[in-house]
Amino acid sequence: MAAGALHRSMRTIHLHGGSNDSASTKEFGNSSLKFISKGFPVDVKFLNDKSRSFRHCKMHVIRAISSHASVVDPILSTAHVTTNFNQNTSIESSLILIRHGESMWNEKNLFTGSVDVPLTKRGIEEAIKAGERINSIPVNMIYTSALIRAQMTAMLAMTQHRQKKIPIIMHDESIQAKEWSQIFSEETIQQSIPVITAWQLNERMYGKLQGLNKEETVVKYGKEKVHEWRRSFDSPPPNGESLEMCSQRAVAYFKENIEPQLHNGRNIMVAAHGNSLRSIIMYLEKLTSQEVTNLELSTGVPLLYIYKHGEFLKRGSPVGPKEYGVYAYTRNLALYRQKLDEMVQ
Ligand SMILES: O=C(O)[C@@H](CO)OP(=O)(O)O
Repeated sequence: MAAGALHRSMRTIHLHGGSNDSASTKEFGNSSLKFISKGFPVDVKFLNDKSRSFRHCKMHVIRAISSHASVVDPILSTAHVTTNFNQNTSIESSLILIRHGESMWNEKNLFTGSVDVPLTKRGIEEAIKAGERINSIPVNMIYTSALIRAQMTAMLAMTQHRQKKIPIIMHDESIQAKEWSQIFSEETIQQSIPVITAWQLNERMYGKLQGLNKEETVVKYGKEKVHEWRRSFDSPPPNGESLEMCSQRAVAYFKENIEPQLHNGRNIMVAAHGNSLRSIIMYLEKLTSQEVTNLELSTGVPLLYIYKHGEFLKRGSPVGPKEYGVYAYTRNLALYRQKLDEMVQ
């Protein structure tokens, strides 16, 4: 692999801090600080806000640093990275969405929702196949739900990626978990892809339907009622979440956490669930609450979007004989694939 092909990009963090605070002046200088953290250059800028304490600022610096341990793909080497949404209009990044492969409860036709069920053998094969389909599309960060079926799918898919980086789950659940999962080799960090797990991307909570057989539920409550529970936008199943409720947490998470990364030129894979992804797709494609009722997602089929100029352009699914078309869509994707070709030569 051509090591020189890998470049890092600068991350700028704007922090509020009191300029009269002697500790901030002493430790961080006047208003900005540049340093390398986990192989990732970080530019910390202090904004003059006396209402925040130095300790508060320091906490933010540490949090900002520790949540970003990856390097940037060749495709990003020319990208200017910033957290300011008003800049960066020329950056293009990829977003891959994958619904998990078949789970053991999909196989049994049971309502699953928030129940944490693993993949079947077929689901494992679907995840590997999904990985083959996207193996030349850049991935800098991975987001999955907190559920094992989505995490298995992401991990299995990444075993097929030609970039050969190792996906590593970030453990932020406690200070100890964070400390104990640190990596101390710069080179190893460079060969890693951070995997962020978030409950907000979980499947909708199916309430009292969880564990029930879908066919038997139709017999008991009628086809129409069950269809309404499963596909309507705003009718929740008994004690469960409607798609609208699921969308409130999943789309909010996407906007707050994933979209800024795309805006900064990071290529993202999201492995999640039928309904959490339906709600995200509804947002990306500006679907109405009526249109989303017809949206069905197959297990293990990756969908590709290009993020550019603050817009999401659907590129379909990189499946089968039309795969070449995916790369024809953008020059950057073709260049990335070319770099991967050169790395193996
Ligand atoms: O059971 C579930 O959790 C979901 C996804 O499998 O089912 P549905 O197709 O009804 O949204």
